[in-house]
Amino acid sequence: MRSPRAFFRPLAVGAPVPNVDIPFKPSRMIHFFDPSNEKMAAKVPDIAKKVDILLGNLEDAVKTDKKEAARQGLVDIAKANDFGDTQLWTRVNSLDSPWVLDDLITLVSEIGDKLDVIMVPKVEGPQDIHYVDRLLAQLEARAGLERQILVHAILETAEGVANVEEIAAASPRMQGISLGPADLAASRRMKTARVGGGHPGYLVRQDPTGDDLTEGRAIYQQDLWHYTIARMVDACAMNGILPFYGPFGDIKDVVACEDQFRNAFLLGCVGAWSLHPVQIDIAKKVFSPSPEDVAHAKRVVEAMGDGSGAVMIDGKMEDDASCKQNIVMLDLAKALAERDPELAAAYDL
Ligand SMILES: CC(C)(COP(=O)(O)OP(=O)(O)OC[C@H]1O[C@@H](n2cnc3c(N)ncnc32)[C@H](O)[C@@H]1OP(=O)(O)O)[C@@H](O)C(=O)NCCC(=O)NCCSC(=O)C[C@](C)(O)C(=O)O
Ligand SMILES: [Mg+2]
Repeated sequence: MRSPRAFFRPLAVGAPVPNVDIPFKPSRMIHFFDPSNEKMAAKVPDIAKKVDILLGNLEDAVKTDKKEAARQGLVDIAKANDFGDTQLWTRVNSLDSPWVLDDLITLVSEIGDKLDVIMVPKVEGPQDIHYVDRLLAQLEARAGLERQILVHAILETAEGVANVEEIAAASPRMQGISLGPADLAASRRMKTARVGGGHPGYLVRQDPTGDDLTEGRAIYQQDLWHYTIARMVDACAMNGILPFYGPFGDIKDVVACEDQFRNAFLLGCVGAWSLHPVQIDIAKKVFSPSPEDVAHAKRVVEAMGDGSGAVMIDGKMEDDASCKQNIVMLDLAKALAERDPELAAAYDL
């Protein structure tokens, strides 16, 4: 653990000074694409206009013999395009893989000025963040970058979950954390083979009303990911960084995807991953507050004046604490309205 005095000092001579606060830009969806897949890559310039974050994926879902093509593809795409306000991220290969060192060296040297965030998979503890932190500082200094590239960790091992608070606090470079439900399920020996989402076997059953144990008992499916997401949200919030739900692998089930994303939104996540174009609009809908919630938030904040005391609005008590809840909603709406003219009109902001 570095001394508090040294925490915000660059880790290499000439590297950019770390930010004290993580900028909160609209981050409703992290759209994954494989830069070695020509069909997908061709769609990127158009998709970039619709998403908050575009992520060139180099890790899982990219075939072993395509790792180098994916890395080079991302370099070419970043050099050939200006994505404007849309953030450009990458997910590099895991730290124990034969590709990650070249991923980091190539990407920072070639397109470091265009990359906002590097996502690091299978982070197990603060030591993984420290390794990447120092290496990035050296590469940033060598590339003459003026702005620090941030780091995002994926929570996808039991050890990572056990250390999530230390991971979130490991460096001022930490931007956020995503849930990685597939690797995490394998690491924990959970018995779901799905990529995120619920499972029909994970349920609570209503008590029997008579002797018949089988008939007339409602079942309520439970959320397998509730504990992990809630713990990740707390770890992120206490360190001023941003939590994200990860992937939802059942691309066809757009209804359950929306439900899972909404659970994460309500618990405090700022966005989720979109693996397929069909999931972009789902994330946009879910992670943008409804115009009704924004209108209500405005009424409460206005009625509360300096934010103290208690008032009645539509039969409900509002006070200092509920005013803060509504400010959270309103601040998000304002940030999204700046990016999205349709939302600005819907929110009347
Ligand atoms: C699911 C797949 C195979 C279905 O791909 P498809 O081609 O079968 O689907 P489609 O419906 O036929 O596609 C329609 C069109 O959209 C294109 N397309 C399709 N997807 C995209 C995309 N993302 N971005 C841009 N374009 C896309 C596709 O190329 C096609 O173009 P066409 O009309 O010209 O033929 C495909 O969508 C895909 O490969 N998506 C990305 C998968 C990915 O990145 N997985 C890794 C993240 S999840 C993960 O790693 C787990 C985690 C966190 O680590 C852990 O829990 O442990
Ligand atoms: Mg994974």
